Amino acid sequence: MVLHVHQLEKKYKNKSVLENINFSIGGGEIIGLVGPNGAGKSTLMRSVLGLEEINGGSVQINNISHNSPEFFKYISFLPSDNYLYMQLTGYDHLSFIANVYKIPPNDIEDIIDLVGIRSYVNQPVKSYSYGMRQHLFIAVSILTKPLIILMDEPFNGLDPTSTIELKQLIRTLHGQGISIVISTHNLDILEDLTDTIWFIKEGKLHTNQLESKVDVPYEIKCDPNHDLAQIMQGSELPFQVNENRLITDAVYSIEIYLQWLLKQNIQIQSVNPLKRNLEELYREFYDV
Ligand SMILES: Nc1ncnc2c1ncn2[C@@H]1O[C@H](COP(=O)(O)OP(=O)(O)OP(=O)(O)O)[C@@H](O)[C@H]1O
Repeated sequence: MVLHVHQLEKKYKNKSVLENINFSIGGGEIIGLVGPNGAGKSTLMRSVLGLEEINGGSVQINNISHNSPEFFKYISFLPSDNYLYMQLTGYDHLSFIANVYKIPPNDIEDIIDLVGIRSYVNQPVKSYSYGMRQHLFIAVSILTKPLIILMDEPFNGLDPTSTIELKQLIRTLHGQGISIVISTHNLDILEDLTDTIWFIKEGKLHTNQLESKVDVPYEIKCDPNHDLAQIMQGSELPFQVNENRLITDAVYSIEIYLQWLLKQNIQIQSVNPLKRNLEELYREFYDV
């Protein structure tokens, strides 16, 4: 366990925004934070970071409270508006942070390569595209080697190239054992990055694990010149048939069905998992 949030409450004046929020984040997780406008995603991130005063509960990383300056050695924040100095270079930003935290220059070089900003790190930030700025900000935020990064709408305003690069960078950071919480309205991107989704609704956090491809039924489209139902009856496997499509039962592995069909010399045209995607889950949860 790395980050532990216990019974967190947040109000603005008398309006309750977050109620009884409890969660733990371990090492190397990617979590998608989802909710409609105004649901409380930014408030949750800011409250965890101590940027907002909370009205109850506790936030700790390895027993260090978010009221302690040491907390910020372990957690970084990528806000939705990143603040960079236009006249300074990317390297200036990194060396400034390195000086504050007494980080050796070699670490700066490692981060430049990890984040992939070598080709422009010595240019002033004013010449950077939005995606380049986003990469620099991530480099700055991981210089202290945090265990967790909270990213508030990191894909906003990115073109497809920068989006692909940022997704790749998030995977790289994840591969380094860093846990990442991503708040975004882009469900396709989240679905690509993780199966762990947190929904916020009426101030409460609901955790969801997207169905993996392993334990879902499959649809197997077969050559239409056979009586599929009759062929499957001999298998003793549970099934449904819709014209030339066979729907498997998630309890049994897809391989068993495929083996049976192949043994009966049935030509298979396609195999698709019937999993609910994140959009369907969202629509169901928020009644859209
Ligand atoms: N400083 C503030 N003072 C008063 N109310 C606030 C403040 N900041 C946020 N709120 C309210 O708290 C609620 C949650 O806002 P928040 O910005 O956390 O939502 P969000 O899920 O991040 O929304 P979005 O997707 O639009 O960014 C909203 O009702 C908002 O109006």
